[in-house]
Amino acid sequence: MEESSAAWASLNSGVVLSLIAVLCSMVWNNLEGLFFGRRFNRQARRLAAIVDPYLSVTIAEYDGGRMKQSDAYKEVQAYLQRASCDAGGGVRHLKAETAKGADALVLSMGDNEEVADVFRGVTVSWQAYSTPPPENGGYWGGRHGRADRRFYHLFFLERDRDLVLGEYLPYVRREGRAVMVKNRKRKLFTNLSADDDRWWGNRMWSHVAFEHPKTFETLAMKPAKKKEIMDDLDAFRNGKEYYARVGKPWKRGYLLYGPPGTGKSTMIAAMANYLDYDIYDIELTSVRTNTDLRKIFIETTNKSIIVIEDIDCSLDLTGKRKKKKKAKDAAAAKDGDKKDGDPEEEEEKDKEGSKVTLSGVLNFIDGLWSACGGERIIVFTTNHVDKLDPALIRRGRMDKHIEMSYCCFEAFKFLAKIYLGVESHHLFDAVESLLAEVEITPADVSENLTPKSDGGNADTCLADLVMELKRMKAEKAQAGGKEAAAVAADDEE
Ligand SMILES: Nc1ncnc2c1ncn2[C@@H]1O[C@H](COP(=O)(O)OP(=O)(O)OP(=O)(O)O)[C@@H](O)[C@H]1O
Ligand SMILES: [Mg+2]
Repeated sequence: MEESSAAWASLNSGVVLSLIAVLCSMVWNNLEGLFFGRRFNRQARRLAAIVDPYLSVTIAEYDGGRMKQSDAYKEVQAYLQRASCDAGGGVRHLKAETAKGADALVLSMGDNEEVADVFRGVTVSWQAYSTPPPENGGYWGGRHGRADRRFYHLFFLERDRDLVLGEYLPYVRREGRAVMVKNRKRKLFTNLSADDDRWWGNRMWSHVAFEHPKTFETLAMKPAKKKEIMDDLDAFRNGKEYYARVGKPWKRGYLLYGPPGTGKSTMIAAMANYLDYDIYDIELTSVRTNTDLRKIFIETTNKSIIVIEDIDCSLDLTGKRKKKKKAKDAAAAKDGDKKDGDPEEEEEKDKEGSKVTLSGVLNFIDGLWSACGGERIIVFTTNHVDKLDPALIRRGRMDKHIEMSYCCFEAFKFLAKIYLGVESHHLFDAVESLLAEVEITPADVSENLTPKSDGGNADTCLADLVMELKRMKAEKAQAGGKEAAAVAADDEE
């Protein structure tokens, strides 16, 4: 009896142990399913952690203080778009942003949503969340720290550590970058004034979609010069390894100079379209200090053209404001320069406006901070290259100087083909000889080649252009005559 009860007890304990084992494996399988399955929840994760500890990685939106949005964060956000939109993904709240293409939207998971992902048979889980800023705004203090802190949390089991950290995360970043390129809608940014409220939420820039239609195919300039510029841009775009090898930050400066209407701004649009880059158009007079200039630079992204138009007028970059202002006022009085305003008004602006200095701009172009990120082109434009400080435009800062000049016959033929669809015409000879005598901008030629009425055609447009060129020639002769008379009068005295 005792023997049989002992056998019974041992059988029982064996059964109980097996049952416990079966139960444990069932619980674990279910927990694993719950934890990493589509119907994932936080409680299950806690329970699962008892059986097999899970690890987590946090990816913050801002990893270098509050200065620059982390690339990893943006890549994870882009990567998770697909999983978030998957019908079985369990994400109920999505965020939408406009994307490339007329009606397209980019959807990503909303805050506090969770989504599972499978990589080589291993299941991991992502959670998006945000926390309100600290009361005092944290390190940046005051209004600087107003924006919420946003994060992604990645959860995975300890046994998958090597695969997740060594292979999955690099894979997520690569895929995320590919998604970003695919959805990328090019943007034209302008810097917000430091007084603008949005500036403090880490938004130094506001943007619109960049939709300028100008390309190198429709830019009139000597073909050899155009090819040289396009080759230079190609070399830059493909130069990542070269720049790393020679130890230079991956950036290049272009100085575009020439009279108004010769196509400097148009050239920037063509460059951006050719390279498929964004444009950051800096209004230097809205930048208060050199530190602010640095901040707005850091907030620019790779694959971008950073533009400062009319650099000679944006600021006094020589530190000799008074002297230069006098010279500018004199020049304005002489040739009615469009860029100079009322002197008193200008002085007022100087007092309350920007304190950005020449050294601030030099630092911005090639100081230590300029090496943050890469693949950036910096373009300055000016009508008066001779007014710029040599330090600002020396090679190494502005690596390539491009003169945008008056319309030559080659450029005219190009414009006639684009605007009128003609490659030869009996008036071409007259235009050629007149262009050799007068200086007309491509902007003026384009205007004359634009039909003014429904009945306008190549004949009328070319006749208009010839008439305009003749008028300019007569004006020039008259001005020359007056000058000669003045010289003769001086000589007589
Ligand atoms: N080389 C060119 N080829 C084709 N169109 C041109 C060219 N240059 C100027 N244009 C036309 O002339 C207009 C004015 O050109 P743009 O604004 O680029 O001149 P700009 O040199 O930037 O002048 P500013 O110094 O006043 O800023 C544009 O609408 C553009 O279409
Ligand atoms: Mg311009």
